[in-house]
Amino acid sequence: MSNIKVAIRVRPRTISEATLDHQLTVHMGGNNIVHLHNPAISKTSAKYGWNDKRASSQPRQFAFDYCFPATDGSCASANIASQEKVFEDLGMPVLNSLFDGYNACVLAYGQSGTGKTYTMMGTPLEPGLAPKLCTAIFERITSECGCSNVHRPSFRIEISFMEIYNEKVRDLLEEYSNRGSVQLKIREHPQLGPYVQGLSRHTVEDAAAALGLLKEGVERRSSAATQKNGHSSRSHAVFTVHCTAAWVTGEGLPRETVAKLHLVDLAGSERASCNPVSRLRLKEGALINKSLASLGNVINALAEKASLSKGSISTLNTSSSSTSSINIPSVQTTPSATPRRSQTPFIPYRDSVLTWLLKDSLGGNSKTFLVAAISPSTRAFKETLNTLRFAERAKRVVNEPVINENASVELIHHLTQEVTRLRALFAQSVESNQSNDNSSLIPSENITKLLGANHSKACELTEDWLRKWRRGIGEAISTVHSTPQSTEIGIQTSFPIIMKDLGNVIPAKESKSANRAPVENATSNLGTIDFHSETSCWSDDSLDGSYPTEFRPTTDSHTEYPRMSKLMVQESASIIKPNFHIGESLSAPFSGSFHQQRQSPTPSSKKRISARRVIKTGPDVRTMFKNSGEIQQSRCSSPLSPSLVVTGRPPESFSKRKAFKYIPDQVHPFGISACSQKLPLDNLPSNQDHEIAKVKSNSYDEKMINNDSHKSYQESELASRSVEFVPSSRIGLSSCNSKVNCCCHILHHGSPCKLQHQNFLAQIGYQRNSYCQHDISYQQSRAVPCKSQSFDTILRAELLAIRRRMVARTASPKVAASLRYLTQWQTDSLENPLSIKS
Ligand SMILES: Nc1ncnc2c1ncn2[C@@H]1O[C@H](COP(=O)(O)OP(=O)(O)OP(=O)(O)O)[C@@H](O)[C@H]1O
Repeated sequence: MSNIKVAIRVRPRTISEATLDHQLTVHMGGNNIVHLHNPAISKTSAKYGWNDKRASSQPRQFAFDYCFPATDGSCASANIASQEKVFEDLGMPVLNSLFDGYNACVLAYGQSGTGKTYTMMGTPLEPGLAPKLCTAIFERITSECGCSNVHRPSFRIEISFMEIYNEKVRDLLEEYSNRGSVQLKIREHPQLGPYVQGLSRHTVEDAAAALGLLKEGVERRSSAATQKNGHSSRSHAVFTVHCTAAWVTGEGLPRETVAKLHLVDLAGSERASCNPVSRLRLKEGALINKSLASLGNVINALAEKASLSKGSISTLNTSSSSTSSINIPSVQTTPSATPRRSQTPFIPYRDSVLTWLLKDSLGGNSKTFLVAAISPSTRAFKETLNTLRFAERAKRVVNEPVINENASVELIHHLTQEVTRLRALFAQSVESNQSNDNSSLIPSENITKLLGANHSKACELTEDWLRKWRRGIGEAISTVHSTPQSTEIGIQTSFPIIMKDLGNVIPAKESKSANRAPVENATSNLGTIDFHSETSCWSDDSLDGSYPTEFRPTTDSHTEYPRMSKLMVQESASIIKPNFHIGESLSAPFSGSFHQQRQSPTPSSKKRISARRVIKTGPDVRTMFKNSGEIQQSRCSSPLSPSLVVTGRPPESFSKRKAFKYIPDQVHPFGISACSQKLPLDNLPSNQDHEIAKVKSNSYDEKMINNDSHKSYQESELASRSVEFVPSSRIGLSSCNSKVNCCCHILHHGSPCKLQHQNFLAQIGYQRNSYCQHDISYQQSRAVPCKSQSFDTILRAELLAIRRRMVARTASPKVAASLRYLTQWQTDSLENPLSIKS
């Protein structure tokens, strides 16, 4: 239980107020007390000797949680409150709540022109709460991910931004040709509460992307000049940050929290007489006031509910006395909001779109902060008084924030705890029965079975969760960005790299427009870059999103394998943007990955990579590709290496230069992935397919999850890598004049007999390239005269030669047998490729 925290912020006097020497009404004292008096009325009363009992003439005091005096000292306070101070007092607790898994909300409320937008959005020079929070969120993520703790969480941040204009919800992050026609609907989920159907959510990876979206939305927001404010917001804006954190606890249990932060900049209320500009402004103003009045009613009812639950006498009298003739939302106690005292008051959330949408933040599951913005001028005395009264009532509203744990993760916890408890009981009872020699009382087999079932259920759910989490990022993007303007897709498998330009995803009508330029450039620029398989780097680990794969432009030689670092990746990203993309490996380095880059056609966001993700290959990616309809052919690569090869027409420039070649999967040099120890070495069965299927089903992911569900993700990844020799390899070609460089690259993952393998690799001419923490990469490259041979012929010959050398020299009979088997199998398949069933 926690009350809404309320802050009062006074804006400085405007130039005209200062020039006309408006008298001041607000004074901020110690202990966050706000004193309000109207010197103009008091003077008049004194002059005529009136005993003025009018409410507005009485000096008043209000106590709040925070007070932010004006920066020009106009509210007669010793302190002034900068944007930094506001962030420190309000932003930091909000940030902490978000990272603890609580929903949070900051509402800016007040009369038009009092500084709500200034507080929430700020100016370029003085950023407000929203931009500061965007930056702080990613700073926090960097610091949490950077720690050495293996149980550190990984995060997914998604952003949505909408406005409620004339009681209609509009997405501020979507480009519409006719914005007026698009109206989103609010729905209510029984568990998750109200949400906006069809509102886009954008996954962001850094503060710059988040700030870009914020800026984009602010630019699209409805605003107009009014008498009170030259740039008045005509809508309520709701900027939402969804923060999902996932980690594995020390006990090996998954945890996932899903919290959201609403930053709400409400439209300001104003008197109708203040703004006789146009009918449109009049209608806007009326609807703004109506929704703010509904907000007042909700706050009223919630305040009454809180008072009732405390058993105190309802204090609504005070509230209703605040009803005034002016347009600061006069809080009227509607019949629904004034029930009999004995009953819980009805909360009229559905009276307006705003209150329905903020249901969670008002009296629900959220830690909510209200910033009431006021003017110090006597001219705005009545509005200021009403705002302060509203804020005072809001302070009484009680919310019930809870940590938002993922439901299936909660179930896993519950099941695991139950299993542990039952096991302890079981052991205890066996012990006591044995000591009493009362074997008839030993718990039945059924109980053991039940325990087993519960345990496997927990394992199964953990497994699902891991899969979902790793896949989630990509899915989020593919579903949210349902109308991509242009898409480039590249594929990297465990050894070939295939680039495919999917420029034709652009709708035909736009293909000739200037918006097409980046994609066309991308295609033509490809020709200036030589690619070979060595340009792909993998880093290990998986969950925290900092594991990039690199597509890197090279000139002619790839003998020097670059040391991979984040910095380098960033650099190359800036070199190659927007043509290529940086991806991340979410999974095993020897499985394929899917790279996707989308660009919005708006000039402002041309440079922005709004989505870039790598998804592990497997059925999902294949389905995605098929659905996209852009892939000419897709199939599994070597059945022993469950990676995906997507072939497509390479850009013309590539074929001309012969700088790039993708290699049929059949020539995979080893065809062994992490499961090499599973290969049938002794009794090779006659039915090869059967064995292949067996090996496939034991591929990296399955194995890792089945066997290691109780270990942390990182631990299990390392463990699964330690299985056998040569878990992965890549091979590629690049041409340089008349020579072809053939480069074979082996990833050697923390094998138990590392030294032995290192020696072996050295013997057969591989040089070591260490580029990331756990993997050791070896490579060998040879210049082969080109003559008239095709790339494939050279490559196949080279690969077979490599394998034969390995078989001849290997010291390990097990590895030799495995390689011999594969060599034979692959030689056959090379001769008759169609015999391979994928
Ligand atoms: N605390 C402050 N310090 C400096 N300038 C301020 C402050 N508060 C407001 N201002 C300035 O006052 C003007 C009006 O502020 P702003 O647009 O934020 O008001 P608002 O309450 O959002 O108005 P509306 O409801 O009409 O959109 C802006 O020029 C803003 O920069």
